Amino acid sequence: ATESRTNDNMSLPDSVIETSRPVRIENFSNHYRIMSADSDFRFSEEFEELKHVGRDQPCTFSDLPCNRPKNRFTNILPYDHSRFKLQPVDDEEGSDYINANYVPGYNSPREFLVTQGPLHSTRDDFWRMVWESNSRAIIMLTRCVEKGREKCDHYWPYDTMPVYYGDISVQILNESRYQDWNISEFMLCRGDQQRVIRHFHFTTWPDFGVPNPPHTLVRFVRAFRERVLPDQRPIVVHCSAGVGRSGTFICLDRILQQILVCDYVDIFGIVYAMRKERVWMVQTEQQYICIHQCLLAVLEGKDLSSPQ
Ligand SMILES: CCc1ccc(NS(=O)(=O)O)cc1
Repeated sequence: ATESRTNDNMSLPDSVIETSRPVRIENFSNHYRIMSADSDFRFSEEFEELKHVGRDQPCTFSDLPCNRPKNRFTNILPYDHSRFKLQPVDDEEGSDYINANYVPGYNSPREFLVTQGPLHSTRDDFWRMVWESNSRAIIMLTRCVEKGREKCDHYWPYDTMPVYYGDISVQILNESRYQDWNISEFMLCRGDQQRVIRHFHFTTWPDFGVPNPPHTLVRFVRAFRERVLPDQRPIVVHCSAGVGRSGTFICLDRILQQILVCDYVDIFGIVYAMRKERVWMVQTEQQYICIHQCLLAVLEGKDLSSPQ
């Protein structure tokens, strides 16, 4: 059967058509069947077309000798044009650098601040970014240690005693534990200012993999969205490298809001747009397919398990 995509973008210039592949929601189940046929042959083809998106953009600052040690992975570097700049400290070279980029969401072009899992040596910079960006939530999509390997520093206190990270004090106010995630509130203090931010920690998403079952991720996105309403302040999202699981989360968050007001979804276009801002967003083909499986579960009403 031929597949019908929204053809209402035929009036757009070619360059836009190549960066988006909208699919009508009413046709999504059929689209998924076609794409996943023959061992996901068309999913593989489509994901491959995203391979080089954004890769021609410079990452000059990440490569400065003073900044190289601040990168968890030498091949996961922030593009200059979308990087978050910390307030420089005196004339200290590199003091404005952190491995983090602004990435668009459904609600704004700079809705998310996507970053690597902090290193022990960069966790003070991480908290400075949270404070200076006026962020009010952190989404953490990795455990600190997985299969014996450190994926992320434990950058927050282990108990309710306040801890200083640079000149920022962090204190856990409360923590709620669920099967696949924990939700906490932290009090941040810097000078005479105080702020409360929320920490959403998904604890069962294996690196390079996908949540099992996929709709666990749908429930996590919903648990986040019902507690953090859209406003102008960015949301910090990180995993270990800040590309695979972070990109998958953001893409699903976008489409779950979009399907409430649109009769089509454009997963290819969302990943394309994210990869223009940060490298490798949605890292693996399985993560790309997982986004489609999550949407299919939602459209078929299979994700309506009890809300957290
Ligand atoms: C090779 C560097 C690298 C390590 C880990 C990941 N996965 S993650 O972005 O989901 O944390 C992606 C890339």
